[in-house]
Amino acid sequence: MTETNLALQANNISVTYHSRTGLFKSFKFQALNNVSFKVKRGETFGVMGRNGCGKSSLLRVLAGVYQADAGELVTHDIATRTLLTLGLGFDATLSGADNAILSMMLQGFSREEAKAYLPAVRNFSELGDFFERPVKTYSSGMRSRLGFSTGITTQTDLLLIDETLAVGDKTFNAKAEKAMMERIDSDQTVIFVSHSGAQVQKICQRAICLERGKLVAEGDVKDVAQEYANINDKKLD
Ligand SMILES: Nc1ncnc2c1ncn2[C@@H]1O[C@H](COP(=O)(O)OP(=O)(O)OP(=O)(O)O)[C@@H](O)[C@H]1O
Repeated sequence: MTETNLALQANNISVTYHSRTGLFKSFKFQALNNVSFKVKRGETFGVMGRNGCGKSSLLRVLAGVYQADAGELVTHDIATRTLLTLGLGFDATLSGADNAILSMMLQGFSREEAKAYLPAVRNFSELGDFFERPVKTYSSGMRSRLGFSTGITTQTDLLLIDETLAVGDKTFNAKAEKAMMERIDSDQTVIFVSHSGAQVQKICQRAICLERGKLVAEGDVKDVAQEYANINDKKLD
C-alpha cells in the first residue's frame, strides 16, 4: 500500500474509560489497546468483533468525537466526516432543522454549507412539518430518521457506518439501505462496523477484527472473517 493512496492511518490507538462507581471509588477500563491499521482512499473497510470488543469506541475516535488517550490518528485529505448513527446526540429543545445544522457543522461544514443541505435533509427524512418542530416531540423512529438523513445527505470525505442502524419503518429502511449502498459502491472511503462477519464480508474488501480491545486480525476480509469465526467457535466450546 503506497502512502499516496492512504485515507487514514491509526497508530497504536488506546482508549481508557474512567468511571465513578461511588463517592470515592472509581475504576479504569481499557476499551482499546494499541490498535493500528491503514485504510485506503475509496475502499470499504470493515471492523468486526463481538459485543463489547471496542467497535463503537473506535468509531468515535475515527469520527473525532473521542480523543484517543494514546496513539495517533493520521488522516490524509479528510476535512469532513460523517458518523451514521441513530442521532443520540440531539438537543431535544431545538428543532430538527437546527439539530441537522449543528450536526453538519460537527461533520466539518460551515453554517452556510449546512444550510444549503437542509432542503435535501428535510426531503429525505420525510418528517414534513415536524422538521421545524422541537426534537422532544419526535418518536424514537423519527429521531433515527433525522440522524440518518443528516448523515447520508452530506458528501463527506469519510463515511463511518455503525451496523446497528435500524432507521424506521420497512419502506424507509429500504430507502435508507439503498442510499447507503449507493454511497458504499461509489468512490467514497467507508468504514463499516459490525458484529456480523457475514455482513462485513458482503460489503468490505479488507477488514480488522477486534477482541477485548485488541486487534487480532487484519487483511483480506475473507481471512479476517474466518479468524473471527474461529474466535466465536472457541467461545462457544
Ligand atoms: N463510558 C464508558 N465507561 C466505561 N466503560 C465503557 C464506556 N463505554 C464503553 N465502555 C466499555 O468499553 C468496552 C467497549 O465498548 P464499545 O461500546 O466500544 O464496544 P462495542 O464493540 O461497540 O460493543 P457493542 O457491539 O455491544 O456495541 C465495553 O466493555 C464497554 O463496557
